[in-house]
Amino acid sequence: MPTIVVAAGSIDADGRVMMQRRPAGKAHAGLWEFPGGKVEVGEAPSEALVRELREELGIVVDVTSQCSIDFAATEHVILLLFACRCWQGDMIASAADELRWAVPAYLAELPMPPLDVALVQRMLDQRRLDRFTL
Ligand SMILES: Nc1nc2c([nH]c(=O)n2[C@H]2C[C@H](O)[C@@H](COP(=O)(O)OP(=O)(O)OP(=O)(O)O)O2)c(=O)[nH]1
Repeated sequence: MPTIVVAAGSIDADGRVMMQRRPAGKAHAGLWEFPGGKVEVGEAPSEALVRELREELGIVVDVTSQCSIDFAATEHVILLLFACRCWQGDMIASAADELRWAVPAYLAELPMPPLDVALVQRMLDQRRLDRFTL
């Protein structure tokens, strides 16, 4: 059964998206991803995202402020991407090597895991970035 992973495209007032770099020792080390992680047994995906963003970035988000925008999957992982525009607190990396605000048009230039490449490519192809920048 595939692992369900939730991830957030957090968007700031300038329409930039928060990306984090996976640390050494983890799968996809050195690649840039949307902050998030695995959904635990008994959790709703949105609840898992609230927990992961608190653990990984130290921010507090409201379940109702998240909007599911896309997904990508392999036989091992189903990655659910949410847009997140409202949070409380300053983002501090605790699971990542580095955090970076990325302008959407340049997201595709960051080295990413294959599922993220697919998500970002589709956002660009289908002009889904409107959802990020609106
Ligand atoms: N968070 C996140 N994970 C992603 C993305 N793209 C992608 O392929 N993944 C994969 C990498 C991992 O195989 C899996 C998430 O695992 P993880 O190690 O970050 O999960 P976790 O935070 O729950 O950490 P752990 O308890 O397993 O250490 O999903 C993405 O954009 N964000």
